[in-house]
Amino acid sequence: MRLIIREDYDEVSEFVANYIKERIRQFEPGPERPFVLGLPTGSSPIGVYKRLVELYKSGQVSFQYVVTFNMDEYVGLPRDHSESYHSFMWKNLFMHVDIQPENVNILDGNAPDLDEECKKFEAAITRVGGIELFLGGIGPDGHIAFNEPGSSLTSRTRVKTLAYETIIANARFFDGDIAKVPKLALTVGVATVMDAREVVVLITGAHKAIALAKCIEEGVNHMWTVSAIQMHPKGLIVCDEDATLELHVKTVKYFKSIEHVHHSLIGSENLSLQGGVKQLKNVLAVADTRPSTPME
Ligand SMILES: N[C@@H]1[C@@H](O)[C@H](O)[C@@H](COP(=O)(O)O)O[C@@H]1O
Repeated sequence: MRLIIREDYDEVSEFVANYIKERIRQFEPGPERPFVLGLPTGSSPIGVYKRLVELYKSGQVSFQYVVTFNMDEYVGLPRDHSESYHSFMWKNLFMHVDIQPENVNILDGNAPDLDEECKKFEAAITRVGGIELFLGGIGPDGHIAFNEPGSSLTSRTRVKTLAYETIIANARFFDGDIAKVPKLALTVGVATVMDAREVVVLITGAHKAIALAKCIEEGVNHMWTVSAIQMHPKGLIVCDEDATLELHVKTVKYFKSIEHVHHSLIGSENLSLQGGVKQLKNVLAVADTRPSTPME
């Protein structure tokens, strides 16, 4: 797993948007071979979506052959409600890019048979050959999608009762009124996310610092469902400095050192090899108890 640390939310958004753009471009999607992208909602990805729209408008990326699957949706909230995840996605991304509406997959929280809706969603993912890159955010309790603490790490798309903490956290989107927040949601499972060929998670803000520390410094644990990323062969977390507040200094330096080596190898960001090696030596002095880690 890689941890990329950037100064703030804007830099995190910039990094992740460019990362997704590059992945789509390298994949060279076409009508017979679309790029399948998993997407989240919430405040974390808004900056990424804004930047992706700019990249689209400047001709640097196209969504024409991109198929999307969203992580979750509230149950019982009308589809055109301003806070439905359906509305969120169209408002923040889809209506500004060239995605084909039939390529957008969002769970229907008003389906007559919710279990059937979840099964159909999983089947649709399988039909397109699985998800290439799943982008996610987390709640302060370390949940990914709506996989609240205690969710099975082998869970798949299903109906989920929201944790009280999540209802409180999401009340900000419903006039601060807990009573207006839906209490049930449809969500992809932890395993649905981890089945993607690549998982990228956004973690920003001091209020998510404990979750980040639990996720990367402790074991895989169903109480912090995002920690399942430790088992993923290609996991990437992109966080800001604030989110690192609960990490050991050694952990932060360690992951920064990996990034420096990575840059020195690929020669990007004008990092002089000499400077990188010097910095690396300092960093490795405190991180030498760690096992060597491949770049990803
Ligand atoms: N189901 C969503 C999650 O997918 C999202 O990651 C989380 C964090 O939201 P935010 O990015 O606004 O902190 O909110 C909700 O619970």
